[in-house]
Amino acid sequence: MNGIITAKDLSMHFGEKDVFDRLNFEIHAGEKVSLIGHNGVGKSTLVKLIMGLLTPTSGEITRRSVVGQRPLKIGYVPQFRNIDADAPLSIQSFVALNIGQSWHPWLTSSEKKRVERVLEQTNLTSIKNRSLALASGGERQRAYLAQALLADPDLLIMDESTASMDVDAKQAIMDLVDQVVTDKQMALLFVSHDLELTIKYTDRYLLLRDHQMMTGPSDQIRPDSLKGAE
Ligand SMILES: Nc1ncnc2c1ncn2[C@@H]1O[C@H](COP(=O)(O)OP(=O)(O)OP(=O)(O)O)[C@@H](O)[C@H]1O
Repeated sequence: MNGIITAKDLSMHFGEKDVFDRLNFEIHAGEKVSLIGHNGVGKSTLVKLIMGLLTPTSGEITRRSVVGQRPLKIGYVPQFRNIDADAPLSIQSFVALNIGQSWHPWLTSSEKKRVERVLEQTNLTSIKNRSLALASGGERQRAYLAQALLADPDLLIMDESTASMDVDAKQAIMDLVDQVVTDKQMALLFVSHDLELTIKYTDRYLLLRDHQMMTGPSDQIRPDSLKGAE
């Protein structure tokens, strides 16, 4: 009923490579869902389809906002990596890159307030003028999260965003994500190989395996779910 993402008979092939066949699933408004599956099973491909960056080979995927007639807004937090270490930007300027200004290159006072609000939400206010290059891994992931939240998304996609972070930093960023998505009644799609985190922070899993999709309550994920079946 309140599906913001609906896949109907969704298939994706790359040439001879059959990634998945006739997937049917929904993500509902405000739902916390994980996307799991072993390496190379098609999680990133599915995320690109959800975001409208790829066209399916057959079937369809629809994005629908439950708020009026406007398009669904999706926020995306990428995998942690160090390649931004040289970006000559403060944390605040980096976050503001996603403001989507109109014709003018400066921020209006309401845009500045929006930036300040997400910096506050992600506990970055006290270090907003620090260079992104000097930020720790956890701080940099919070800056990506803040950037994604700036668009006030209906669906937040965390795409292996906690991979290669240490245990405390993973928990800290996920506690923050959990708080924000609950407060804002945002849907969460948490793509991860970390079953402990998916059980703790999501209610339902979507498991890609053998070109198919399975789903169920997160606390019923089986420990062997991520093993390759091919
Ligand atoms: N543009 C492309 N052209 C051809 N093959 C592709 C393309 N993109 C992905 N693939 C293949 O599709 C399959 C699924 O890849 P995908 O990156 O979606 O998997 P994944 O589950 O996200 O993997 P990982 O967990 O390792 O990130 C892989 O075999 C990959 O090599």
